[in-house]
Amino acid sequence: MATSFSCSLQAILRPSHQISIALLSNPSSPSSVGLCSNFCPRIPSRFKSIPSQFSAKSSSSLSATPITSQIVSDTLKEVFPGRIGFLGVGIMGSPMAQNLIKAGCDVTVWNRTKSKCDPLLQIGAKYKPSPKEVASSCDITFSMLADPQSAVDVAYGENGAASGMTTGKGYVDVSTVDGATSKSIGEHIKATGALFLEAPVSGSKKPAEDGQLIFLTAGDQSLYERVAPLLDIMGKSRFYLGEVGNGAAMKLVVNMVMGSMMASFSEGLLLSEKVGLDPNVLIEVVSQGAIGAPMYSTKGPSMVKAAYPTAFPLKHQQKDLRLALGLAETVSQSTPIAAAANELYKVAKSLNLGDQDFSAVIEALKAKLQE
Ligand SMILES: NC(=O)C1=CN([C@@H]2O[C@H](COP(=O)(O)OP(=O)(O)OC[C@H]3O[C@@H](n4cnc5c(N)ncnc54)[C@H](OP(=O)(O)O)[C@@H]3O)[C@@H](O)[C@H]2O)C=CC1
Ligand SMILES: O=CCCC(=O)O
Repeated sequence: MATSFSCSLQAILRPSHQISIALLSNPSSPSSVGLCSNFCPRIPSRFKSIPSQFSAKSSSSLSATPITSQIVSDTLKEVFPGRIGFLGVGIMGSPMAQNLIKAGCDVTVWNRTKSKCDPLLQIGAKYKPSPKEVASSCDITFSMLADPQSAVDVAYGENGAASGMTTGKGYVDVSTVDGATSKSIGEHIKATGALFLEAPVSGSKKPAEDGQLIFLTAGDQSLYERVAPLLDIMGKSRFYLGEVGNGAAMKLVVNMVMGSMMASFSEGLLLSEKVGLDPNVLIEVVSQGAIGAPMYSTKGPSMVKAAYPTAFPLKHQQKDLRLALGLAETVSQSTPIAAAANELYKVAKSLNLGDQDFSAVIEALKAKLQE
């Protein structure tokens, strides 16, 4: 399977990308591990080079489009002939599954709150009433759950995916969890004879809609190669990082930095206002300098208006800081800045801001100023 897939994938890549993929598919090559661990640059699949009206990246709306054209379906079936399951269609899971459907994949969905599946069913997804039934009817099952507990429940709780897995199938968990949780899920999946890949994503709601996520994968390398065309539909790049736990760790470090950046930015916005500056000008100055980051220019203007439309729920950012602090604890590393940021997000959660965007952490600072 992996060999025939590799041939198909090589056939659809530009010449400049062929060498790294060829090495990926040859584990005996001394350079293969080094290259696999490296950033795999944007690898356009044939889906990305087809005319824009058929492109999975052409629309972020959840309406049906001509994307299910026979041309696209036939192309996709060459590189991924299987059935795909998707468990958890919240803010991230829904657009990710949507992009797979739009690219012509055969997708079966499940969500704890069934009504969230409806828009996907309208554009061609199938539905099964439990993770077990999704896993048993699909070749590859993705899961995108809120936190470690829900990821475990869905993977190997009652009627969980593991009870529907068998040899030849694959389970790809794209939720943000800690390494220990991911390893435990991996062990339960592998005990069924199936393969496991952790693949948390960097990038939020809009990149998920636009198929521009960054996958941080680790685990079974043959499964990584098998699902690569699917990751390329949902994302702009992918990293293979080796053993299960490394993808989770990379994701937690990134989100630890992000959570601290947002807390610090919030302090700056409030301070600028207090000393009589226009915070909108601060955002402009920041965006032009060395510390400019898309996060500041996209979220800053609405933060000034005290509006926090949810892309990344604050409760998940606090969960990630908590898990990152746990990760640091395992290697006795001091992380005082992340610890302080975590406290601020906890205050924000206690102010009932957990379901708002994580930029609402600025409200916790405002509350502190009033104290
Ligand atoms: N939003 C973002 O910008 C990003 C989020 N992430 C990570 O992706 C994951 C999902 O995030 P996001 O989509 O934003 O979150 P949502 O809160 O929108 O979705 C969470 C999903 O988990 C399900 N769920 C929660 N608890 C349980 C449970 N006990 N049993 C079964 N299912 C459950 C929800 O089901 P239900 O609909 O029934 O509540 C929903 O499908 C999180 O780990 C998050 O940290 C990663 C990158 C970016
Ligand atoms: O986990 C959420 C990450 C959000 C982002 O990368 O913008």
